[in-house]
Amino acid sequence: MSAPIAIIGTGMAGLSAAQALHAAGQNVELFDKSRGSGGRMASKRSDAGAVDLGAQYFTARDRRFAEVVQQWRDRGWVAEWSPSLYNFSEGRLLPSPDEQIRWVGTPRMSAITRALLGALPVNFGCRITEVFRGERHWGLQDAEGLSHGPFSHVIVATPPPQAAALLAAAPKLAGTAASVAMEPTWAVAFGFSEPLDTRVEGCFLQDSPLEWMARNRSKPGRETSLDTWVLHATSAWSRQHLDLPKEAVIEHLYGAFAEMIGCAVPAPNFSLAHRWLYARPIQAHQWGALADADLGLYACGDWCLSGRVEGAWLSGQEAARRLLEHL
Ligand SMILES: Cc1cc2nc3c(=O)[nH]c(=O)nc-3n(C[C@H](O)[C@H](O)[C@H](O)COP(=O)(O)OP(=O)(O)OC[C@H]3O[C@@H](n4cnc5c(N)ncnc54)[C@H](O)[C@@H]3O)c2cc1C
Ligand SMILES: NC(=O)C1=CN([C@@H]2O[C@H](COP(=O)(O)OP(=O)(O)OC[C@H]3O[C@@H](n4cnc5c(N)ncnc54)[C@H](O)[C@@H]3O)[C@@H](O)[C@H]2O)CC=C1
Repeated sequence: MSAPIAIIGTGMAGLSAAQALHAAGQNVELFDKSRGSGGRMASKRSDAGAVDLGAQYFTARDRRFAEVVQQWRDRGWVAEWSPSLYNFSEGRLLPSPDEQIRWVGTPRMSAITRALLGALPVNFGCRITEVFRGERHWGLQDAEGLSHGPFSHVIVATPPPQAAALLAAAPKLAGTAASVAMEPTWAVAFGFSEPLDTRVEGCFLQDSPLEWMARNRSKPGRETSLDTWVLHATSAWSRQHLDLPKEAVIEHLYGAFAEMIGCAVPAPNFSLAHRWLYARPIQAHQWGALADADLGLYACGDWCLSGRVEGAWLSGQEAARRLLEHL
């Protein structure tokens, strides 16, 4: 039996690649520094149930992705979310309905990657620090000093700063990954025991420290014990306040929220903050995936395409396609 293919990262891109390779009869082994899959599609378990702190929903504009999302829907992994949408601009909060179809994982965003992972072999809590070439195969070194391998190929499916370091054996790929600048996002969640007296379920904001807010429990299948809200600060605000303590971030963004939501906002029964350091690429690219087929080293992720869930999935497919065509 040939050595398996290592995939570093169990976000949407890594799992998309894993699925495509598995379907083509290849053995894969996955690694992630986190305790679970999902990456930026993670949902945080909290006193208020699970809240989607990263990706809020996704759209499917590419035909291939739209088809696969229909399959996920048929399996109960995703459902359509049709929030009562608003827009906040120049100090005015106004309804902003549209026809866009928006998808969410059920009962939480991370349910999708968990389902995609299925029974594939995975090492969680395993931060890979080096990808090294042996005589015939690849090996991985983790932060505990343990080696993993041998592997026939390696797919790096992490955000670009981590990818650049892991791709050192292929300087051209490493350089491309290093050229991608990422923007941060501060996310906060609040839970209220009494539902807020508002019709807003999702809101895009301009001229505010916030760029997005959502009523988490308006999404299908969510626990409803508390009225939970997720707020995302703009990239600019997040960059300016990158090192602010979490309590101060919560206080600032609570103030911005209470000012614009247009109803009484009591002190929350629950709050948390999370800093996404590498939330999104400053600009989109059209690379699909990065490949050094002769070496057997590949990279994929949202940053190779649109910087969205759809881009991550497409990029994972592209990495797998290029690898398979070179076998
Ligand atoms: C706040 C926020 C809101 C967003 N909102 C939306 C939205 O509404 N709609 C949308 O379409 N997209 C949204 N996005 C973007 C979307 O979440 C991403 O495009 C997508 O999830 C990226 O997937 P990925 O697999 O490329 O990377 P990631 O999800 O980042 O996965 C990379 C994985 O690699 C792991 N990893 C990193 N380094 C190592 C290492 N050294 N060793 C082992 N494992 C490692 C990480 O733990 C992670 O699990 C949002 C993102 C953020 C942060
Ligand atoms: N905070 C972060 O780190 C990230 C946030 N991301 C957001 O994820 C969303 C995903 O994008 P798509 O899939 O294209 O989704 P989409 O088509 O719903 O939104 C795209 C953009 O269009 C605008 N928009 C869409 N609908 C409305 C509306 N009804 N009223 C007012 N404005 C509207 C809004 O500015 C939004 O950002 C976007 O909002 C991104 O900004 C993507 C990646 C990272």
